[in-house]
Amino acid sequence: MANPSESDEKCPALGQNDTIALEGVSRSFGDRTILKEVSLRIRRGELFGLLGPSGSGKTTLIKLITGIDAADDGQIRVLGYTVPSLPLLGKIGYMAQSDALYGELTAKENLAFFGAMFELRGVRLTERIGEVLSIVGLAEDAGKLVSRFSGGMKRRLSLAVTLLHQPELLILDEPTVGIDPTLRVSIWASLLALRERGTTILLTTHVMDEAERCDRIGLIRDGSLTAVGSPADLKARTGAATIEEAFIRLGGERS
Ligand SMILES: Nc1ncnc2c1ncn2[C@@H]1O[C@H](COP(=O)(O)OP(=O)(O)OP(=O)(O)O)[C@@H](O)[C@H]1O
Repeated sequence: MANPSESDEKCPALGQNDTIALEGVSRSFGDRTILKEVSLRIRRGELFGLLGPSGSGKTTLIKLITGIDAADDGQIRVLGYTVPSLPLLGKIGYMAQSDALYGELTAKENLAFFGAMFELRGVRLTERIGEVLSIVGLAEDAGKLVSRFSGGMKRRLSLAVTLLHQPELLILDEPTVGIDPTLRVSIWASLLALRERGTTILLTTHVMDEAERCDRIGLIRDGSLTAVGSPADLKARTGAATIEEAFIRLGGERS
């Protein structure tokens, strides 16, 4: 299953019982340190939210976890693999902040294209396309050109793409940006249903009521994790009535 590497010898337990395990992860761009010795464990089946102001390092951290970018220091293990790992990419669904879709293709054609990349074909591919379109509420729009989609529709289609191959781990960078409140509710219902089925979900958000729905939250500020815990735990720790207040008391800012 795992791909043992020399880092396993240094830290045999890292990630053994966790879906994501980070130990002392740092990343700089030029002389700017963006992430400072981040250590974090995300458990199997957990819905984990990274919350932090714009520019605090959330996307950078997510890119390191997927292996798109490489850390300068520290270790990262995901689903038992030392990152970066090619086989790992087939087991995660990653949705970036910007949509990577083909405007000249229909929604269904986009899904067929990405499905083929995950080796889905024939009846199975058709079934999965139908399932994911209905999860994101785009079944009626399957035959429309993506260039005619609104921003929210593109976001939902991007989410559908990440769900196609039924990944064990979903990594979603601001999945609900540009999505209206009604659809946000339905996307959250889908995320919670996926979590119930055992999918681990890591997402970033600026939205406090979304953070409130996560099993645990990591508060990130200036590249450091300032607190990790369940919403109830963080509120109790700070004596705050809301997660926003807890966030501010723990050294965050209004995001
Ligand atoms: N490739 C890069 N080269 C130089 N600086 C970068 C690079 N990628 C990110 N940064 C810088 O790192 C910092 C953190 O960026 P990051 O995108 O991780 O923040 P974020 O918390 O995801 O913000 P937002 O909520 O606005 O998406 C920012 O100051 C950004 O300008």
